[in-house]
Amino acid sequence: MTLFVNNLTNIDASIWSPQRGLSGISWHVDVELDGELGEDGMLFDFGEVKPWIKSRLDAGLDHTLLVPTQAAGVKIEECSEGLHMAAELPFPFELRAPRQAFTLFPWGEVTAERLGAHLSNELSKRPPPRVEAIRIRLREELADGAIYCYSHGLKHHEGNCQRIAHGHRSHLRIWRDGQRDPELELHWAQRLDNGYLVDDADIVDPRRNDDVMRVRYRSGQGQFQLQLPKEHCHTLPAPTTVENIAAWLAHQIASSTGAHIRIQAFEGIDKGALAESRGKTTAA
Ligand SMILES: Nc1nc2c(c(=O)[nH]1)N=C([C@H](O)[C@H](O)COP(=O)(O)OP(=O)(O)OP(=O)(O)O)CN2
Repeated sequence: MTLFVNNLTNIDASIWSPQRGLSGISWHVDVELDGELGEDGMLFDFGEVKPWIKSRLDAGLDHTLLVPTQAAGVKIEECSEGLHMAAELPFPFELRAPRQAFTLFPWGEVTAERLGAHLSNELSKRPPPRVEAIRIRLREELADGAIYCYSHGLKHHEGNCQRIAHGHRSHLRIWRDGQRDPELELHWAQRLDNGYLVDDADIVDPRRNDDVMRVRYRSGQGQFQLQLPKEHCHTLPAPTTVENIAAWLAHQIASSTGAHIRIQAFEGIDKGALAESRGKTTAA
């Protein structure tokens, strides 16, 4: 017998890609379980499947940086913070963070298909009673308009969002003077795509006049430090929560268009924040 649960949970993380650099991802998790029915006529109670799978994903790769250690230019070594990752392609990148902020794979590339097969294998090693095999499928949310992938870290978060390089794949909706504006949505989604969002309070030596963004903070899980070219970063005047991202976008877009802007910013799948800003009115 096979039991299935579609959209059992989501995974939010970032991937290091030699083509795109640091890229946020959000995946739906679909699950199939094979096995024998018990006397109760069930393979595995739906009410228990969800916490069983979710707790394993949450304790593993969720909110980590997924690193293909065989990719060109990637180096990993131990350091006082935990692990030091350095990469050269497509741009120089360095991350020092506690070990639990990384998931390392001895691969050249991390893809949803490969990761789904890997998770299926891992979870099938110690299955619950009567379950013989577990298959995991990871899939992106269908795009309904503009989408962008970003990475960030929230040093004040008590959970795993404090990790400096995790991310999301998110819709962006913009209303300009009351009307949805798909062109503006696409423009801003492209501008932010594969970017790193920084709280200006976390920038090391902000007056240093070079092309490198250095970000550092200490939070509950330890010391985090990251550096990458400034051209891949967007600086906010506050922690990069989705509430502040929505407010920052509303302010930026209202200032540049002079229009009344309403933003619906998502953080991954199906949740986010709304914010509005009025463009400056010029005196007659
Ligand atoms: N009000 C807010 N709460 C949280 C924010 C935020 O911006 N505003 N951000 C985060 C983290 O960035 C985190 O990445 C969100 O991920 P999520 O998967 O939703 O968090 P959980 O793991 O707690 O939820 P699941 O149900 O396990 O998916 C956190 N909170």
